[in-house]
Amino acid sequence: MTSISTPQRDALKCDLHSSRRDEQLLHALLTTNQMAEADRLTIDYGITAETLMENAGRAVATAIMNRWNICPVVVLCGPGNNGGDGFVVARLLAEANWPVRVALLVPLEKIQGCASYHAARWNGPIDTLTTATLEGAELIVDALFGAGLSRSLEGVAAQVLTAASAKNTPIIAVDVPSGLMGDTGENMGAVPCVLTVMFFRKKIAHLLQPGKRLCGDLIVANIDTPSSVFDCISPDCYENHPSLWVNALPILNVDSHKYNRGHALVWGGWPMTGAARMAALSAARVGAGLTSVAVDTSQNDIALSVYAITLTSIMAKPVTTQQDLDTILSDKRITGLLIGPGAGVGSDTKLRVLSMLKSGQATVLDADALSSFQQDPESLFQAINGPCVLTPHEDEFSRLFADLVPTSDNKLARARAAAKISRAIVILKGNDTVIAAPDGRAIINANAPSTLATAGSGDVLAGITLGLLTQGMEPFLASAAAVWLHGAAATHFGLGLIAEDLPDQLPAVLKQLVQLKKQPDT
Ligand SMILES: NC(=O)C1=CN([C@@H]2O[C@H](COP(=O)(O)OP(=O)(O)OC[C@H]3O[C@@H](n4cnc5c(N)ncnc54)[C@H](OP(=O)(O)O)[C@@H]3O)[C@@H](O)[C@H]2O)[C@@H](O)CC1
Ligand SMILES: [K+]
Repeated sequence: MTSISTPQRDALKCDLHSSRRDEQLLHALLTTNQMAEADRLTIDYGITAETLMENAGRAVATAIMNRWNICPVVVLCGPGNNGGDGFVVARLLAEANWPVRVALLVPLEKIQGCASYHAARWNGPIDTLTTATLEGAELIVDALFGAGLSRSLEGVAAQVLTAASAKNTPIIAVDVPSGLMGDTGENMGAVPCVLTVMFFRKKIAHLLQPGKRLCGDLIVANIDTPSSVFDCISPDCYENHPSLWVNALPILNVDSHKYNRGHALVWGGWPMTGAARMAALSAARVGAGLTSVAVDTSQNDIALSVYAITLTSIMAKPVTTQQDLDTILSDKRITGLLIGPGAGVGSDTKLRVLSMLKSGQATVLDADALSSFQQDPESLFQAINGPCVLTPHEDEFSRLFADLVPTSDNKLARARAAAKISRAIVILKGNDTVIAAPDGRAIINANAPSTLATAGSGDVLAGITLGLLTQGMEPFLASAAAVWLHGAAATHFGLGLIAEDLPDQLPAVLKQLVQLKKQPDT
């Protein structure tokens, strides 16, 4: 009987720059500065700025022609290169016989650089931008501001976008909806678009709320930026994708037996038992060799019966005193711990969390385990000295970090700051879940369907995370994988999902991942 040893853990530790690097870089999220640098490097490489803009505008025009039939379009152009892209869109649509009008925010003579080159290639009339510009348009192309947005929208630009939104005319955004800050997802005057076409790679704003909601559908267009720009640009944030962690997924082999697949232990509270049971099932489904529930029998023995009767392959172990828990935790075959789902908020839960952290085993802290430290988060952070994952939703996050992390910061920045402060991996949940590590690595998830907004879905996520940690997977990668599996499981089930359905979807989703893992690295 062997437990997962430290060397095995280390062997599974890998960072994002592994042998799947090219595939991973497809999912890099760039800052506006990195995007500008990519542009500059591409021009050094020999592609002119005018060609890049032509490629960008063509990508938008093509996306429009692919989705809509010929109809009257108005293209709203701003003062910078986003506006330049707009002139290309207008020309290409007009060449394809679309009725196109252009409305410009600033006098034509203010347009400079390659935007002025493309403005000159537009043969049609140019209106001054006003709300009247929108009359008769059945599609609106928003090329007012892109990566260069530096302040809130005001004046005519803001009025026209507001009026366009009120008319419910579909708006197609060039690069980002104008008014959306590319690096933060902060809304400084943008209105919802049906489609956003961006170039080369997504930016953070395309995935973080409220940006994600404002963008509508996303198309990432290839504009011939060479991937060699990544020799000089080092992304530190990615969209969640199996290529980031599939190589680190626990594998089964002929030597696998239940003990070397790890032993997961879930704290089973009373009287709310469903949450811990679903978490335990999820840990087992994702591959923990053994899963046990430490059942709180301090109040009565019914708890043990409830857990034992409703769980079959999962063992229920009675815990009446703190000493009982410490005895269980001293079993070195246990390689992963979870407390929080249905644990109850209070000093008992606090003590149990501290015991778990003291054991040094990989620990997931969820729900009530986090809320129990609201008055004294420092004592939690001080106790975190080993592999640990915190899985707060926004309310739980603010209970722990409100005084430490500015609430005005965007979700990515807040998750990163919290990871640094707590020295744990932080999974900050939502429909734009952020996974952040103390060293600054971060992943934003985008595969979660809205059916996951259902009671108990967080308990399942905590259980999946536990199951992967238990098998020795590196905590940051295990967290990203768990979040992705959770979303994929929900998608696989479809409508009508309740949390109980999620663990049963995991085998099908894991099967696909195992195939991917077998494929040679790209
Ligand atoms: N790979 C790539 O990156 C590629 C990028 N391409 C395209 O380039 C776009 C970026 O272009 P860009 O840098 O010229 O910025 P953009 O947003 O057009 O305008 C900046 C101007 O707006 C002004 N301004 C800012 N905020 C304002 C406000 N609230 N209200 C009023 N004015 C405001 C600002 O003035 P300032 O802040 O300097 O006072 C400045 O004059 C990018 O989004 C993409 O579409 C493609 O062509 C090719 C490949
Ligand atoms: K735009």
